[in-house]
Amino acid sequence: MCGILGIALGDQAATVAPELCDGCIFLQHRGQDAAGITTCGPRGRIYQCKGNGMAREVFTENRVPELLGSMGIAHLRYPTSGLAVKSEAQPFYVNSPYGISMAHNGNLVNTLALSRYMDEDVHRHINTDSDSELLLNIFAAELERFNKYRVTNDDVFHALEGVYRLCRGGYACIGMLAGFALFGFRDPNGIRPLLFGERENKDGTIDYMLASESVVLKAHNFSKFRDLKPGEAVIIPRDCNKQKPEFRQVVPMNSYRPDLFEYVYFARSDSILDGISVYRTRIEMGTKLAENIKSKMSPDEIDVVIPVPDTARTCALQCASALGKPYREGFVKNRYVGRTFIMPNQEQRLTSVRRKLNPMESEFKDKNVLIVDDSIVRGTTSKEIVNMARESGARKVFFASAAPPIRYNHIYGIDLTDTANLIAFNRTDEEVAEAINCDKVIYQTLEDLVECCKTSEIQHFEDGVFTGNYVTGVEDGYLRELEKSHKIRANSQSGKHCEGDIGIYNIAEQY
Ligand SMILES: O=P(O)(O)OC[C@H]1O[C@H](OP(=O)(O)OP(=O)(O)O)[C@H](O)[C@@H]1O
Ligand SMILES: NC(=O)CC[C@H](N)C(=O)O
Ligand SMILES: [Mg+2]
Repeated sequence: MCGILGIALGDQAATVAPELCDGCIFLQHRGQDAAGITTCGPRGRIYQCKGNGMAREVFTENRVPELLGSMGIAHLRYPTSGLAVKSEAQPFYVNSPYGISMAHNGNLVNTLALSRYMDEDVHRHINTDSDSELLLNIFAAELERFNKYRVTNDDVFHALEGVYRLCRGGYACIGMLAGFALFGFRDPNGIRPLLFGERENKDGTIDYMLASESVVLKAHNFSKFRDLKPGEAVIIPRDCNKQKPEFRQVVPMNSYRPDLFEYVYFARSDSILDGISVYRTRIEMGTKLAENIKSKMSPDEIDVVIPVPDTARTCALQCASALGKPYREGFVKNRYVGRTFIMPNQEQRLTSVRRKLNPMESEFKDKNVLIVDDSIVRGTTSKEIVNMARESGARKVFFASAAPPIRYNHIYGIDLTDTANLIAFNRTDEEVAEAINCDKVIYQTLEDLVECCKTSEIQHFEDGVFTGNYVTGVEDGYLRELEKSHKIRANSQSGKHCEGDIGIYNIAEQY
């Protein structure tokens, strides 16, 4: 689930890059593998800085001042298709027509057909394995059909109709047309999030932002914001002080099904996505989980509730209070180790769990502990955590998950593609408990999870990772391809050169 961001400043003489850099820090949790910024400066020229690493490593003091212009887009990558290489860092750029740059969150699920179409019918060369490069070129090809000297808003909306017709999957995108505009669009099921906001400055100028999560908008004072609807697009003109943004429902909404996993794990808890406060859903998850626990065992068996930091804290605190049990921070988290789940290979994930979490023996010694996590995916974290609890003297270790068992691929932008590595795949709850070495595992039910998140407007969610039913369907052979690229990513080391890492810009020294 990458993070995407776009800003257009009302003051044409101002520079947008510093604010884009700062905004990326608010979205870092959505992608730690690569970061990139593209801006549009004088004479419509596109400036770019991207590469493997966290935002602070890529956007160095030397590079940021080189990014000229008052509008730009940014991307934080968590690779979920293609390879984890620097040539697949985003935004992608294509020179024709007009000069287009694009940042994409999500996965396309018909890439085999799209690649063939690009090659055989459109004759556009795709230079990487990234589905996002493909998406950009589909858009470019659709825009090129109008064969105009200068592009108009109508042309962009019509080109997007073509994108919607051809592309299947989860996608929230922010693009930039050189010297012309920023634009954003969201897939017809609203699987991936995208928000639009505006900010009025003291001098009367108005700035606009597009972002994956509301937390960036709020932090940067874009206080009037809303979600784009599924199938909706917006164009923000470069001179946005004179011309207003234009919205259009490009295709009818197919359904309104945001990805449940955003609420369980991915999004920051202080974000509001599709009108749903992530924090509130996590509180509800705690309440429901406690009810479920009470139906499966006596709370008397539990002495203390301990969260797995960070994401599970909100839910665990509420769960403890609903159970009437003390909540204790039994694991101290090293704040300098990032999110382990989104690291590309298993070895890295395993070592970082122990580096990341350290047990407080006093909270475990001679106690029956209920450990609460937001989800159990591969079981990497859970198994190590249970071991740490036992090594610290816990008598019994119960493990509760705020999400139901994960038994299927996630195909819209979370890297769970290797089903054989999912701990709940082909295992009952008892077998999972045995595999992670705990006394009992208790999962939230899917009905309860949906209940925690739904609103009057959104009654259904994309929940394929729990059910195996995907709202868009999947083309034949896609899952096999996805698992193949997942394996290559898992076996390669982030930032290290491999065959798929293609540099066409001939940069002798990267930063
Ligand atoms: O079953 P596993 O494969 O171990 O994955 C599940 C764990 O990974 C995530 O934590 P992560 O460390 O990524 O991030 P967090 O600090 O936001 O909780 C998630 O919150 C679970 O704790
Ligand atoms: N997680 C994402 O949104 C990834 C976007 C894109 N599919 C990539 O792998 O770069
Ligand atoms: Mg966690």
